[in-house]
Amino acid sequence: MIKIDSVSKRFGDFYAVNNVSLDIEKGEFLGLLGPNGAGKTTLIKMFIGLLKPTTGIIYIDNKKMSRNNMEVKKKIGIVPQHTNLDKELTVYENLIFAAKLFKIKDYKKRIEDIISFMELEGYKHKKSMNLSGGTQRRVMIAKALIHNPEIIFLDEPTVGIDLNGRRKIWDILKTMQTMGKTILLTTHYIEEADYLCNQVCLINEGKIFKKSTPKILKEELGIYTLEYFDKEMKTKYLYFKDKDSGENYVRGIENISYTIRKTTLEDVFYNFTNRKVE
Ligand SMILES: Nc1ncnc2c1ncn2[C@@H]1O[C@H](COP(=O)(O)OP(=O)(O)OP(=O)(O)O)[C@@H](O)[C@H]1O
Repeated sequence: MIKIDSVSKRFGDFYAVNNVSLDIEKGEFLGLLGPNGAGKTTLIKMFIGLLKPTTGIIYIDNKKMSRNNMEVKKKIGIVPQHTNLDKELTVYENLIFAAKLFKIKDYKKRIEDIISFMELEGYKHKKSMNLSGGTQRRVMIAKALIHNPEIIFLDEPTVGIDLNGRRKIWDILKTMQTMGKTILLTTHYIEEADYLCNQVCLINEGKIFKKSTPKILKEELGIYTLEYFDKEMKTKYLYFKDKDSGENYVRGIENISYTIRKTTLEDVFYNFTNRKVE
């Protein structure tokens, strides 16, 4: 459904995205997981035609993506990192504006449906500037879905939102996945990628160095992590396929201070990059 072929983006001498190739299947829920500055937003902006790749091509449904390709743009919904709501307008007015942009005929019904789907009934006539961060983000998602797109891009959809608001958004995204949507989100929250995504791309310094399911990524490393202090009191990590193997390893070592716990995507990321995501 989405194919990116040897895509790079250079700002001056600096490659924010460096020779990335990727295939995303229909119905996939893909998480781009990486720390601040990894190149996630730059990649998303190229996906949605906001930035032109320095080299390489992006195809959506076999059509080349570009800023003016309206045929492709109708198929995608975008939830940017920063608010795209008119803060002086109510939720309903924001959605009317979005519906008119896409020339939706029966727009009143569509807005009612989307308000109900996003559980925004209580906020319909409130100005968006008076809503919490989590509710504003739900309105942004409603806006992105107004034309019923097949593909949804979300850039850090839960950043700065409390746990309750985050869970509500997660539920909505899970439901969208069961409706067959193709979803791509960027995140630097390990838990978010692990919980939501059926595929995860690990991205660092503009490069994607791994794409797989969260389960396989952890299994490949070893599903148990032994975390211990070495003689210089530096934290060290070793990975094992089961807990007993970890316990056996530490048995012969005197005075070792350690824990054995389940491996996380953070461990996978750290193992490849020597860098933490969060
Ligand atoms: N317009 C620009 N001009 C110069 N450098 C840029 C520009 N946009 C992004 N960069 C740089 O490219 C790198 C990748 O930025 P990007 O915003 O894609 O990272 P990110 O993974 O989305 O991180 P964050 O979560 O902090 O947004 C960063 O070092 C950033 O400073």
